[in-house]
Amino acid sequence: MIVAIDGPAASGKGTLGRRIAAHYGLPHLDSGLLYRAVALALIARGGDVHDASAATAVAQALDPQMLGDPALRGPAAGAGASVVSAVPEVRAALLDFQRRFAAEPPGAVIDGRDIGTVICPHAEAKIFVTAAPEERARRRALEFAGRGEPADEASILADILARDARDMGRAVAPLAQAADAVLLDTTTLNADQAFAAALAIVEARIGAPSRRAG
Ligand SMILES: Nc1ncnc2c1ncn2[C@@H]1O[C@H](COP(=O)(O)OP(=O)(O)OP(=O)(O)O)[C@@H](O)[C@H]1O
Ligand SMILES: Nc1ccn([C@@H]2O[C@H](COP(=O)(O)O)[C@@H](O)[C@H]2O)c(=O)n1
Repeated sequence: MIVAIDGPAASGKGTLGRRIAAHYGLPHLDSGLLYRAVALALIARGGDVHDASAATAVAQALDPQMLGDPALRGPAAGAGASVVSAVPEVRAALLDFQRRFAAEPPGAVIDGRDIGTVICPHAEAKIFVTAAPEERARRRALEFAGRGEPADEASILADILARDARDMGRAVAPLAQAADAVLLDTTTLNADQAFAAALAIVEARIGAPSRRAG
C-alpha cells in the first residue's frame, strides 16, 4: 500500500506520515529531506542555491545517508530547498530514488509536495493536509523554541508564505492537491485528532478497519 501525503510548509505532513507509517508497519520517506539535503550540501561547499547546474550536480550525486543529518531540519535548509526544488533537473535526479522507495514491498508512506500528483499518481490513499498559515507558523515557532532555536513567529510566517508561493508557483511539479486526494484541514485539530482524521481517510480508501501492509 502506498500512502501519499502532500501539503504546504509546516502543515503537519511529516507528523502524520510518521504516525500512519508506524500504524501500518510501513517505511516512511519525508521527501522534503532530499531537497533540503541538496541545498545544505551546496551551501556547505560554498555554492549558491540559485546556481541551477551546481544544484543539479549535487542532486545527481546525493548520498541518501545524508538524510539523517539533524541540520536538515533548520530554516536555512528549508529556504534553500524551496529554491533548488524549482530546478527541473534537480527534481529529475531525485525522482528515481522516491519511486524505488515507494515500489519496495510492502509499500510506503511518502510526504512532500508532488507525491500524489507526480511521484506516486497511483497511490492507494492520498491526503492533502493543510492548516492556516498563522497556525502553521505558531506550531513551527513552538517546535524551534523547543529545540532552543530562535523562534520569531512573524519571520517564520513570512518564510512559510514565501515557500508556499514558490512551491505553488513553480513550472515543474508545483504543490497542488491531486484530483483524487482528500483535503484535511488541521487548523483546529490537535495532533491526535489530525491523526485520527487521516487514518479515517486511509481506511475509507483501502476499505479495511485494521492494521495492514502490502
Ligand atoms: N495537528 C497539529 N496540532 C499541533 N501541532 C502540530 C499538528 N501537526 C503537526 N504539529 C506540529 O507542527 C510542526 C510542523 O509539523 P511537521 O513537521 O509534521 O510539518 P511538515 O508539513 O512535515 O513540515 P515541513 O513542510 O517542514 O516538512 C511540528 O512541530 C509538529 O509537531
Ligand atoms: N516532494 C517535495 C518535497 C519538498 N519539496 C521542496 O523542499 C522544500 C522543503 O520541504 P519540507 O517538506 O521539508 O518543508 C519545500 O519547500 C519544497 O520546495 C518539493 O519541492 N517537493
